[in-house]
Amino acid sequence: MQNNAAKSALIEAGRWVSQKGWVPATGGNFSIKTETGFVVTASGYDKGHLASEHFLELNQQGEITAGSGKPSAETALHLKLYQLQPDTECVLHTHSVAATVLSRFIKGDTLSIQGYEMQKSLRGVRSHEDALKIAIFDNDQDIDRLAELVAQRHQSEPVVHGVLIRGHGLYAMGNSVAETRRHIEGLEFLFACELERIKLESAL
Ligand SMILES: CSCCC(=O)C(=O)COP(=O)(O)O
Ligand SMILES: [Zn+2]
Repeated sequence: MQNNAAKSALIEAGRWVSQKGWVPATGGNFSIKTETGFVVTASGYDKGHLASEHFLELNQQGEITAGSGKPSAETALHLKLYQLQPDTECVLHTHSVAATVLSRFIKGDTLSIQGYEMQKSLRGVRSHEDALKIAIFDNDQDIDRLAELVAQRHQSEPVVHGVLIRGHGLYAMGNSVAETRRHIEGLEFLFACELERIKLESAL
């Protein structure tokens, strides 16, 4: 995608995720692959009110080629997801309540979801009977180290739709902006269902 089109698509995606309540305060960050690298949101802004000056252009090595301010503090994770899955065109990171709480509640390194028709909103999922597995990583302020853990895990369990960062949020990816948005929406629905199910079952 061309740089200006990428920024417009991310401004629109930001409005949408903000309206959903999935990027409170200055949480979240977004990127889209371009012909020369990728465009990423600048750090520290409200992602529901982005303008074209709130983006930086980076090359395929993650070096800044245009734009002012600081790129997202989590840029290294975006870069890593593009490197791991070359068909990824867009990465959207959100901080929803459901993703934040569920990733803390699950103590292991995987969220396993089964039994929901909405699993089929995710690329390649054909049945509610499939076990959908989303990798969970402990939060880390060292994003390079976190990105390296994601890369290691990808060798045995390829990251397809996204990953959860514990107590932090969701990184969703897709082969277009539309697919990444669909993956966020589908995953958020599933996270909310799982939280409700856990609460109901613990009340019994
Ligand atoms: C209060 S948000 C804390 C940082 C974070 O997790 C995030 O997603 C936003 O960071 P950025 O540098 O991309 O604005
Ligand atoms: Zn974040």
